[in-house]
Amino acid sequence: MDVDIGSALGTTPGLTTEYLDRLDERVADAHETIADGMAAEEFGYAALSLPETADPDAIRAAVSEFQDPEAVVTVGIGGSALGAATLANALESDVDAHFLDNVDPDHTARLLAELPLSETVINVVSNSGTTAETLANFLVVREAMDQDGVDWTERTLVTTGPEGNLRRLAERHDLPALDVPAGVPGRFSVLSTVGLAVAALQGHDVEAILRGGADGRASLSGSLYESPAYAYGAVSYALAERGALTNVLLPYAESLETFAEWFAQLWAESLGKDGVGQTPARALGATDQHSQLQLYRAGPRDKLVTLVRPRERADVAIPETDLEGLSYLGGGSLGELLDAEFEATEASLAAADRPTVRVEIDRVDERALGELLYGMEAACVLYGELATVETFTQPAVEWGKRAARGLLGGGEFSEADAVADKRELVVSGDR
Ligand SMILES: O=P(O)(O)OC[C@H]1O[C@](O)(CO)[C@@H](O)[C@@H]1O
Repeated sequence: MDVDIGSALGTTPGLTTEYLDRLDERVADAHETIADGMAAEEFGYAALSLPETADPDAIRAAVSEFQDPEAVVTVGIGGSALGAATLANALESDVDAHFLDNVDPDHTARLLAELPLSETVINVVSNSGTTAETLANFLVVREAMDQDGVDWTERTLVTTGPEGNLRRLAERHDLPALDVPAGVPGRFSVLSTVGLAVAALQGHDVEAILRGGADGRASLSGSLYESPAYAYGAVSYALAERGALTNVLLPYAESLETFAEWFAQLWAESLGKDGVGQTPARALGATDQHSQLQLYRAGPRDKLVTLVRPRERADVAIPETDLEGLSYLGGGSLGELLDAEFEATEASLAAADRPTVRVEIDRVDERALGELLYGMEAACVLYGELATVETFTQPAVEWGKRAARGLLGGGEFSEADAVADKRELVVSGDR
């Protein structure tokens, strides 16, 4: 993974090398804290040791219980689904991966109607074992299998913490079960059982993903000038301090679209604390050049645009054409056009004095994805150290959970009472 921070220098907002040199002293101190936390397997920091501590043999043993599935449906939400989805949507496989990470009845019903349930693995993932959406979806999928005459206990893999409903379910029904690694928040768990079980079921090289993570681990050092991850974390932080309160994650590869979704949880849930943070915006190149780029280039000077691309990609030739004015396209390729647009967008933002950072990986394969995911996790941890926030907790999401649970009769929660206080001013289209 390479990170080019040159296009964040001298822009508005922007940085100078003199400032970065001074910031690098704080990066060195932060790295010491991070390294100590990793060595002590401290909560959160433990995630950055996963390339060494993850156990691919345990993952492969658990998925070996399922012979040649046609599909795997992951029932989980947030970090319990997005890492696996990032890998599944980036890599090709004959085993279809589906994700129930929401409780939209229409989506769930449609998916269950099309799944070959007798050839599908239910990959139910929840660290806490209490997440309402995950358990509700699991009960629905299990019922669908029952109604289809499929023994769900033969089709279910559980990944969960040491306690809770899913752990008890696995024990009661002797289900194959994987452990969520201790001290690893969900959004940092992709390089573990949580993110890698689907990859193993799909036949991907789990060791190569972990080797990529190890590449990222090896590049961590006491200087942003030696570590792509720290360069990215430090520059993102510094630009946020100067008003770039939105970070547009703009991958130029459809296979990395879900990566942007994974990044959004990682960045928002880790760094949105105590009134500060940098809002991740998900976009896709070249598509969003024909929509959101107008705002990025001519709107408020409150954004960093992170351009991500693989240097190598499969390509498709563009046939020669005599169409008026389009002959320049003929004989080229879609990849050449996409790369030209990537560079043109970068230059377009620079010409408008807007900061961008370029993140490049060799290609979208297991090792490069492992390094990219690890690198963004390390970047996030560094940013959190520099911003002095609690990177690894997410107290603000609990309020809504309690309100919803109270509304459903799951207990007495004052938050549910507050729902009744909603101010109404309805403008109706009904006549
Ligand atoms: O794995 P669990 O405990 O079901 O949590 C799922 C997701 O919900 C959160 O805890 C937020 O509610 C995320 O941090 C986590 O990734």
